[in-house]
Parts: sequence; C-alpha cells; structure tokens
Amino acid sequence: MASIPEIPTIDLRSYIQPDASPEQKATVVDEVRKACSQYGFLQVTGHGVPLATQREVLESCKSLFDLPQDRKNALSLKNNPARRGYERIGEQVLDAKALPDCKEGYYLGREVPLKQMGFLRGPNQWPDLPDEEFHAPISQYYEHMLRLGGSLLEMLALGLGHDVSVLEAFTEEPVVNLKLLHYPKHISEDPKQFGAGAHTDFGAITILLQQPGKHGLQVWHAPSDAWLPVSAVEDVFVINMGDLVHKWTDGRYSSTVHRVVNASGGDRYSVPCFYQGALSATNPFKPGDNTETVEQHIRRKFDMSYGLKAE
Ligand SMILES: O=C(O)CCC(=O)C(=O)O
Ligand SMILES: [Fe+2]
Repeated sequence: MASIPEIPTIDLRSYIQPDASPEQKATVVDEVRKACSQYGFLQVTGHGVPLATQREVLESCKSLFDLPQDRKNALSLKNNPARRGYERIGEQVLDAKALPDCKEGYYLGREVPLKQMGFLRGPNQWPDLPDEEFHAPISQYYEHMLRLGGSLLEMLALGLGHDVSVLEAFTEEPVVNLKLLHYPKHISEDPKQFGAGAHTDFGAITILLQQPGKHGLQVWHAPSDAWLPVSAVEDVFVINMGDLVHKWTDGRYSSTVHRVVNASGGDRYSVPCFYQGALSATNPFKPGDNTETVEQHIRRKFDMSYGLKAE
C-alpha cells in the first residue's frame, strides 16, 4: 500500500534572516512553491516568532475561555459590527452536512477607533483580564503575524514569478484577524460531530498556532482519497492557502479542505491568523484582473457561511 504523504515542513530561516543571499532565498521560495502546488498546506520552522510569545498566547486562550459563560456572552461578536468578539460553542457551522462545530472562539483584529469603523474594521471587545495575561501577549503576537504573513506572501509572489512589489496595495493596511479557539472534549459521539467541520478558509493565507501535542487537524488529500493528520508540534506553524489565493492562482495553489477532530480527549487550544489583505485590493498575482475586490470576496463568503449578511 502506498504510504500516506506528509505535509512538508520548511525552515524559513534562510529566507527571513537579514543577510540571506538571493540563492538561499530562492531555495526556500522553491520549497514553498512546491508545497503550495501539491498540498495548499505547509508547516514552517525558523519563522522568527518567539516561542515565549507563542506559549503566552496559548495561556491567554485558557484565561479567556475559563471565564464564566455570562462574561464571555457579554463579549458576543453579534454586538460588534466589525465582527470582533466571542462566538459560543455550536454557533459556527463550517460544514452544513455535519453537526454544529464543537468549539468556542474569539475574533480580534487591528484596533480601529469607533469613528473610523467599517467592514471588518473597528474596536476590539477586550475581556476584563490583566493586561499581561491577555492584551499585551495578544498584541505582541498580532505584530508577529503581520510580519510573518508579509514574508509568506512575498515567498508566494516570488514563487509565482513576480516581483514582491506586486503586493504593495494588498499588504498596505491589510485586514488580518486572529481567532482564538477552544475545543472542549466532543459533546457527542455522533460521527457527524467535529471540532471544526470540513471547510476551506476564506482569505488569502492562514497561519495556525496549535497547542503542542493536541493533535486534531486533518487535511483532505484527494490523490490518496484520505485525510492527512497534521501533528501539533511546538514552534511549528501550519500555513494554508485560502480561497482568495486559490481564485487568484486559478487553483494552482489550492485552498484545501481541512477539519478538526479533537481526539485529545480534553481541551485543545489553537489560534488561526487569517490574513485577508487590504479590502480594496484586487488580484496581486494577475495585475489587471479587477473582477472582485478582497471586500467583495469576503462578503460573499460570509453570506454563504453564516446564512446572514455580514453587516
Ligand atoms: O484549530 C485548528 O487546528 C484549525 C482551525 C481552522 O481550520 C479554522 O479556524 O479555520
Ligand atoms: Fe480553517
């Protein structure tokens, strides 16, 4: 029997380090290109996000989701036109053919004052937790995600034969959202119960931090007709292409279906970072393709997923 393939793990150090030579960079770009075209997924090390920050963010998840239910409900994203805030267990249904997701979540993004609020932009709903327990580590982590997201997009652009300057409009004031996630032990043993039902991600790219040892992410691999498990390993981020990159590359970099089965037998925390990009930008990989802006794309996806208007 053919062995089940693994999502490639790529060391980004020789791209990210300031004195990287063009040859070193080109090798990393090539590895990223291959992973994107074969799987739409990759794992990365040497990414420059301090391990201490990653650990603090996972601790922040626990502090938030340990709050009493009424305090979490008070932060509901339904109160917030920028869709920032708390989402109860079962509130999201990523796969309409499965049971509602067995997870609770909390969205946040760039802090934008109320008077400048717009689609996906606005103030966050911060929980009443000590600064060092939540706001400080999360804000620090957010800056790291912006930087890592920018570097990954550069690698994609280069791998597709472009100069990095094609990204200027897309990466200027981008919408980048974090979602803190808590998967409790599955409520039901129904085979249609998932932590997160099978889905693709809406945006450009996703950078996922998983709680080490709490496995559960599975990626659909059509050639093997199988779900590939992706282990949760400390200091390794999982990167995947979203629907925007899929559309922009005519499927060359696929937005691959994935799901979460929380097999850990207990709590599992994870933090996806959704890099959506500048709302007014159009396809950076095909200059002149102005068919849909990032904002139009995301509104369409939200309408489909939640069965309601995004605003
Ligand atoms: O929790 C995970 O490991 C993945 C979550 C995910 O795929 C998502 O939120 O889009
Ligand atoms: Fe996802």
